[in-house]
Amino acid sequence: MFHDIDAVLFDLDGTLVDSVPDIAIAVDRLMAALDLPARGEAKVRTWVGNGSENLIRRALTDSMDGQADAELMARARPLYRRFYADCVCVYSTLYAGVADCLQALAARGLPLACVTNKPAELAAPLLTRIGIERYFATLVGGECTPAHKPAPDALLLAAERLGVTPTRCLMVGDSKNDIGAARNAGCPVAAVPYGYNHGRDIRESAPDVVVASLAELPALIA
Ligand SMILES: O=C(O)COP(=O)(O)O
Ligand SMILES: [Mg+2]
Repeated sequence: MFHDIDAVLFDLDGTLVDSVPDIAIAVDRLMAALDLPARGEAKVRTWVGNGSENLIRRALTDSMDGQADAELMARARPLYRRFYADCVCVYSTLYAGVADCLQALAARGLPLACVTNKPAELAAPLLTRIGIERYFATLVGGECTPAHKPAPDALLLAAERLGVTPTRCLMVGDSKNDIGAARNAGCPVAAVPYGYNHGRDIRESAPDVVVASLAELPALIA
């Protein structure tokens, strides 16, 4: 049970929305535009989670840690943004239990924030089109702070915008980046096991709790 919670911070990709089907389409359009082979959804699923810059680099190098050519990266960035903006919510879906969870927390008057490594200019239209934008008092995107999750910066900025103490914010996420950011910011953290954690089991990162569905979360907040 989580006590003394004044706000809840939600990760986006892999926690609220299964967005990889559309991200993979944008990645493969980028690959086609650059005369590179398609990478496919399965690989993209393991590459998402550290922001667009890392995703593009991983796609260009077809690897998790490869070094991409700077000139190729410069060509790829605006193309990827354009391709993803064109299909940000075609095949993406809300995970089961998300709408009920957000509704229940909002009804209790808890302020909610979305804290994602995705650029805000891409996250905002996704939240709107998938129909959950109204639940969030603020959106912190990947470019809003100098360092991405697992750095604490984005969570601290969300808490500041909500006017709450960071240690009284519950972080909810799907990846080790979310757990790390929560630990670095001093926030309690709940995790879902179904998202994008680079192919690893989220339990390895020792969140305070793992919930099979976000529908279970409201009952865990005192
Ligand atoms: O764009 C990404 O890397 C994914 O972002 P998120 O899981 O932090 O929402
Ligand atoms: Mg995520």
